[in-house]
Amino acid sequence: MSETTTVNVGTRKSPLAMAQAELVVKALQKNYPSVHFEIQGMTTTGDRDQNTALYNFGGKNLWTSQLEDRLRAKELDFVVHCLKDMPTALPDGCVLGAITQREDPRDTLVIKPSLVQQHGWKSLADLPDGSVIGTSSVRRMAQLRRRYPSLKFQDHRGNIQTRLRKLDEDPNLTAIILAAAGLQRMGLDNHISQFLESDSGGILWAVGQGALAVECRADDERTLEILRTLEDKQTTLACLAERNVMRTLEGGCSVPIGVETHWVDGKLRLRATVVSVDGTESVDTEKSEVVSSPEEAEEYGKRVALELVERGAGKILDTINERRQPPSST
Ligand SMILES: NCc1[nH]cc(CCC(=O)O)c1CC(=O)O
Repeated sequence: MSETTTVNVGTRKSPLAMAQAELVVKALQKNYPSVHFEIQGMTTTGDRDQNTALYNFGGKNLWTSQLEDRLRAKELDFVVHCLKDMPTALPDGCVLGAITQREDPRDTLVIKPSLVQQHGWKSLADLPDGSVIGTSSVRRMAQLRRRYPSLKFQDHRGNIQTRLRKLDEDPNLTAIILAAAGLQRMGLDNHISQFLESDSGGILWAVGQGALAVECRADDERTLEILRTLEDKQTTLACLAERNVMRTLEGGCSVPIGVETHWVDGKLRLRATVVSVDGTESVDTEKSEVVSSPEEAEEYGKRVALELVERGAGKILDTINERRQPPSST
């Protein structure tokens, strides 16, 4: 590659997105010392519109589509996203060039610091009846309602720093739920009160949570070659399986599907759940299989999804889709 090559890297302008793009560029710079990587932050509609409930946006992806437009216009060579924020179907001409090694994929509970000091609360089990949890994720809300019916919920949006500040300032809030990965990447993991893994009364995470996705043009061989050096095989196979559970169930990021994957003795263990929004109904499944190629991972995810349907997930999802309002025009 020539000395003067510049590669244009796009991402959202939030502190987390910028930090993630820098991590990716740092890893690439080691392998391609003479290439100049230029990071461009962009404020997307999803960042701007903090008021419309996420639930009402329908299929349109407000965090990724504008960056993808710039990718297709060749103003950008690749885009760094949280994999979790990416729809399961990419626009024509765009592909996942790499999925990088996953950070901790779990959700965490962050209790208001003044309440921790005052009462010593450490976990969901410590919180009194009627405690108010800030989250805008129906997946988090539905699963928590199922396990802790006495909790109350309040819509909670914004970047990580904003959410932590609102937790401090809003007298109604007891705690919030945040992904471990975002807090860890920002050096804010000292705020974590409890990791919410399913084995200890927690919840299943979002498809792709904790992994970074790097998207590029399908016909851009040069960029695809550069990005291949970032790929983490175990993360990629696990995430492709998770994404195909979601794709098969035709659930966007706004439906309460939780997953959890672990590599145990060379096999990929996959747990999945679909929960009704009010937390009263749920179906779960768990499998463990040898998975060694992207095709096998996707096939595995599909089988897990079909098993959920067999156990009644379709009925739960239909009820959610019937209640959803038409997509907002904003
Ligand atoms: N919904 C926003 C979002 N997208 C990805 C992450 C976390 C980082 C990741 O999953 O890689 C977050 C914040 C959160 O859910 O706490």
